[in-house]
Amino acid sequence: MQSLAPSSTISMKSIMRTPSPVPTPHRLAFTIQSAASRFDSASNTTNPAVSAAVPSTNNLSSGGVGKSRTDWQSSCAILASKVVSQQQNTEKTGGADNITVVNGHKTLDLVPIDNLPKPLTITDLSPAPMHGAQIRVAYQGVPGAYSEAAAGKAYPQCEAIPCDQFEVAFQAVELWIADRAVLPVENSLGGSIHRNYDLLLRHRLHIVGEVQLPVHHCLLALPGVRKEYINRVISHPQALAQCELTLTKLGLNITREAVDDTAGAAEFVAANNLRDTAAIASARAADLYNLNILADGIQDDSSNITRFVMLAREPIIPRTDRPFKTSIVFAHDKGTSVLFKVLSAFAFRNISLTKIESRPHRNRPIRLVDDANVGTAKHFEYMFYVDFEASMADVRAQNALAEVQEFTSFLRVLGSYPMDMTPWSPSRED
Ligand SMILES: O=C(O)C(=O)C[C@]1(C(=O)O)C=C[C@@H](O)C=C1
Repeated sequence: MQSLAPSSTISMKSIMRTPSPVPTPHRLAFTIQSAASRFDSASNTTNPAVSAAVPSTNNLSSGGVGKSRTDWQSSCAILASKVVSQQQNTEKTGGADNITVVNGHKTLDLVPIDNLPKPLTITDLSPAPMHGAQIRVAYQGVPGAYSEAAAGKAYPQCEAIPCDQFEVAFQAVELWIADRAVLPVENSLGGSIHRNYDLLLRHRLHIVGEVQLPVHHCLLALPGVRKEYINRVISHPQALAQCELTLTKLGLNITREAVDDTAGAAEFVAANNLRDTAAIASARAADLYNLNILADGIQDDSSNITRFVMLAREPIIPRTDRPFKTSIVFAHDKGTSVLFKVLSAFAFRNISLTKIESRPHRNRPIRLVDDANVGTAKHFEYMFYVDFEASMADVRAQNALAEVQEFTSFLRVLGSYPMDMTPWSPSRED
């Protein structure tokens, strides 16, 4: 992995001024203008390849899924895999007539010849960027951050692009400044990184993979500084949470301050020559910013692991020849025991769930139920995020989602992607 030097981070302002989407050797910073809206207006057309692929009576293209362009794109991978199997059937039974039946209308007559969908190749399944250059991966933080290490694990030959916020990493991909974003979503000690769950819904990117990274924290200070001199520890809030007990055991029951990322904390201590402040960060951050390691492995549990997801503009085609995971998000507005019904759609098909997370339903956070006798009940409304162990190319998953759609008012597939099957070793990787 090629990493941009610590001093060469870029700001999003400079991106907005850049006329063409070339990688810029700086850290990306936040922009006021919504990249998502720019991207939308630039490409708000229906892909003929996808429209040709959608059976008009398909469950997944009606109701909650398929109402908006977002849902439409999110369903793309499912539909593509369905069409592949439909086309295989067509080949067996012969002729374009069957394709017409699958599509529900004479699509082949309507699609202009230069807009015909390109055949899938093996490169559609590989992480190689379309422009043929080194893959550019946006991450939040500065060099030495765990997210940078995760980018290197996911795409070993990548050019890692530091961004000052998660939002910026999403925008970098949407604006074609990066090919992928790698973002933390949960940690075994600290729990979910809620911000990224919310951003997954607000943006239109697709989850195309996951990596799990053992996180090995060190306590860093300027050379010559001893533990006794320290009266403040700074780091990313997740890192502070992951080391809470150990810090107390080390006698460092002192001020703890949250900053944007672990390596940024190390950089801050070094840049400001802070002799009373320590940072929690990786050993690589100690190297990069010339700090000493005062204590090694200070996470509260040695099996401290963070899960990251890789995001891209297009979904990958789901497969069944290796373990896949699928991530969905849904909401419901009526009915009883909806969560139970949704979860049983997976249980009855022997599909294991690996994660469930709920977040406030931002568009409609509260539902009021008036009863003249007892007053007004105020129910909180949620978005439910579920990860399950099956590929969208697996008919069990397709049927489960068709059933889930019956109980939900909104359903989006965030991605169907290969599971990280790296053998478990809680040793250091930073
Ligand atoms: O600050 C960093 O180094 C990050 O990459 C962020 C982050 C996170 O958001 O959880 C990633 C892994 C660790 O769990 C701690 C911090």
